[in-house]
This record gives sequence, structure tokens and C-alpha cells, in this order.
Amino acid sequence: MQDADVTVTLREQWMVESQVFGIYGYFRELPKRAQTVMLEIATDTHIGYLTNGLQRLPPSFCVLDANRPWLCYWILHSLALLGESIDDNLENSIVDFLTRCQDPLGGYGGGPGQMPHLATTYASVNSLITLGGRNALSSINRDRLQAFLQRMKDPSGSFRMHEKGEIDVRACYTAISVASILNFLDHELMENVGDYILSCQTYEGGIAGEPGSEAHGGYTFCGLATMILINEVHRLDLSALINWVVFRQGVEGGFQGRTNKLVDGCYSFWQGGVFPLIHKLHQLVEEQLRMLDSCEHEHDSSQRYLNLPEERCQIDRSHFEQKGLQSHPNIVNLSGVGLDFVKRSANIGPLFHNLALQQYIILCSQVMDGGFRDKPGKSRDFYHTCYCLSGLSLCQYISLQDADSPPVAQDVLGPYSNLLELTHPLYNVVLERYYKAHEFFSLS
Ligand SMILES: CC(C)=CCC/C(C)=C/CC/C(C)=C/COP(=O)(O)OP(=O)(O)O
Ligand SMILES: [Zn+2]
Repeated sequence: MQDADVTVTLREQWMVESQVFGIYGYFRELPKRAQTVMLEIATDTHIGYLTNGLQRLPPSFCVLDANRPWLCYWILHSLALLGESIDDNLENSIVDFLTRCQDPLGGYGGGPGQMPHLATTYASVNSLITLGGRNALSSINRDRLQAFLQRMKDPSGSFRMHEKGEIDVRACYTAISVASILNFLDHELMENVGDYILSCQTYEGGIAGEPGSEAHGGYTFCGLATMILINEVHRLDLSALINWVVFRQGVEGGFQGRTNKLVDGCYSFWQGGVFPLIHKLHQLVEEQLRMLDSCEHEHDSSQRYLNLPEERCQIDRSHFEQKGLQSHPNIVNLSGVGLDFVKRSANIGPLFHNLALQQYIILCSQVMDGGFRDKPGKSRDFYHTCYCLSGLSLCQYISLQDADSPPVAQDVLGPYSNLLELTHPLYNVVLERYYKAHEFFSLS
């Protein structure tokens, strides 16, 4: 039998049997060769699927007309993770297309002439940084973009997604991420953002889209990353957040977005992406735990579970004020936060099962004709392709102490040729493209 036939037969057999025995246990019983063959990432096929999608993008993509900058980002970032770059003609036509999506008063819409929106602004900026050429980076009108973000700022501290649009944690993340990566984050944009995000951390420990809603992986990543970027992460109840996120990994190996829902490949990044952030915060987590311990000695220990984040954050805040820690937002160098964060050590082992997650992504989400999907039975799409690959990459690098050295083979499930590029854990652009952009925007 050819390797390809072995793969198909084993995959089908595995799909049935894994439902009976549990995926991880069953898979470990297979012969080594079968495991390796089944666990290969079909890199060339994925590149074909993605490149084809990109070529069909400009000038119109019909039903997804308001989503074209997102399609650019999902595809370009997926290609970058796979180590693929695109030719100059295609790069120039994408820069030209995104320039036409740029509003004369700042920000990017879903297509040329459309109202500027924070989500498509984030997608456009990350696309241009992923393209990385001078032409791409200099096409961003930073002054007008800053003015757009100021117009979207709401008194609650959060932002509106667009003029008269909704306010939520996603808006905080997209605005702050863009301002940070383009090096114009200031105190006016950051004002009360931390208060708003804090009000969205729920009794479960995760973060909801808005106050009073249910904790969800998408918003938890957005809220946590934003708090780091504005240097207020100490205000979150990190142990409660960790407690929530670790229980979102299912027996299938993948993550669910919220309690009692099904696992889905895209949460490999939204939930999985919380771990590289938490790992780098381990000292702060330990400090918070020590503080809670001493607090519990003074008070009835049942308060720990009854008092919601609002009260606990009072403890955290006064603690930090007392100690006068350097992390206070007024004295931190905001332009260096993204760079300093990747250089921080993460001196603890993974707090989730990184091999089981890779197994879910490769065996359940991977479509052998190219692309990735939510789960078996669903169709592939560029969104799931982007976030499955982003999740796969973070699993491979999760134990790494030093961003400049390659991961060990034990952390890369399947053949070592599965290794993807490393992504920046706060912005989700490939690290090496981030470095280039950081240099460019530090000088301009
Ligand atoms: C940067 C940016 C724009 C981030 C977006 C983050 C994100 C993925 C938010 C999730 C939104 C949400 C509540 C989905 C629930 O959908 P569902 O009910 O269909 O799925 P579920 O059953 O898995 O919860
Ligand atoms: Zn999904």
C-alpha cells in the first residue's frame, strides 16, 4: 500500500475507533510509522488552497464583500506560518487593494468606499505587516488611523467597532493592538480600558465580550492581550482565569470556546493563545497567589470564591500601589511592551496538553485537500485555517525559553517538517515580520 492510502484508511478507522476509546489513548496504540504518516501536515496542498484563495480576492469576493481585509489576513498569515512568501506582483496588488479600503479620515473598511471598522482595520494592519515590504508598511496613514481610534473611543473606556457601532472587548483589543504595533499607543487611548476589561471578567474566571455576558475564549484572549499591552494585567484575577481556561480543553484534545459547548479548531488559538501569555506572567501569577493566601488567612477563606473580581482587584491594586511596582502604566515605555514581552522568560512547563491539541488540529481539523476546519463534518475555510495553524504553531514553541532557538522534536507532533514559524503571542503576526515592522515604526 502507498503511504497516501495508508493515511486515508487509518484516518477513517481512527475517526470511528477514537470515538469509542478516546482519541489520545487510541492513537498511541498505533504503530509508529502509521502515526508519523497520519500526522503529516500537507504543507504544499495548504499553500495551494491559500494561494488560490488570495488570487481570487481582488477586486471582489461577492458574499464576503465586507470581509476582504480579513480574508487577506487569514490567508497571508497562514502562508507566513507555513514559511511561504508571495510574489511582488501579488503583494503590490494587495497593498493597492488595502489602500483603497483605507478611509480618507483614517481606518480601514471591509472594502473600498466602506465605513471604517476596527475589525477590518486590525486585519488590514496585520496583513500589511505580514507582507512586510516598505511599500506595504508606508501605505498605512498612522496619523489618520490614530484620529479614527480616538473617534471610536467611548467614555466606558472601551471603543465602538465603528461609528454608532457596538462596544466590546474585541473593540478594545483591535484598537489597542493596532495602536501598539504601529507605535502610537498613548494614555488618551488607554484611558479606562483596564476598568472596562476588568468589568468583563466573570465569576467563571474567563472574560466575556461585555459586562454581564458569558466568558468566552475569543474575548478572553482579546482581554488578556489588551491588559498586557496597556501594562495593567496585574489587575485581572489570573488564577481564576487559568482555572477557567485549563478546563476548556476537551478529551478530543481541542478546545471549546465556552463551558458545555463543543470543541472547535479555531479555539486552538483563541484559548490556546492564552497559554503563551500566561506562561510569561508566571511570576505575577505566583505573586497574586501568595497575596490571596495571606488574604485568606486574614478573612474567611470561603470569600475567595464568593468575592468576584471587582473586590479582589481592589486587593491587587492596593498591593501594587503599596509596592510602587514599575509596571504602573504611567512610567512604562509603551513602545517597548510588545518587544519586551517576547523576550521575557516563561520558565514553566505547558499548562495544557500541547501534543493532544496538535493531534486534534492535524487529525480532526486538517482537510487533506487543503485548509483546516472546525471539526470533522464541517467545511474548511480561511478563518479556521488561520487559527488552526496559529494554534499549531504556539503548541510547537510552548516550552521554548529563548525565541531565537528552535523547538525540541518532542514538542512537534509528527515529523519535524511540520514545524511552523513562530507567531507574536500578542498580535498574532509572524515574529520575524513583527521585528521588521517594529523597527520601521520606531524610526517613523
Ligand atoms: C480579534 C477578534 C475580532 C477577535 C474575535 C474573537 C472571537 C472569536 C470571539 C468569539 C465571539 C463569539 C461569542 C462566538 C460564539 O459563537 P458560537 O456560539 O457560534 O460558538 P461556540 O458555540 O463555540 O461558543
Ligand atoms: Zn470555529
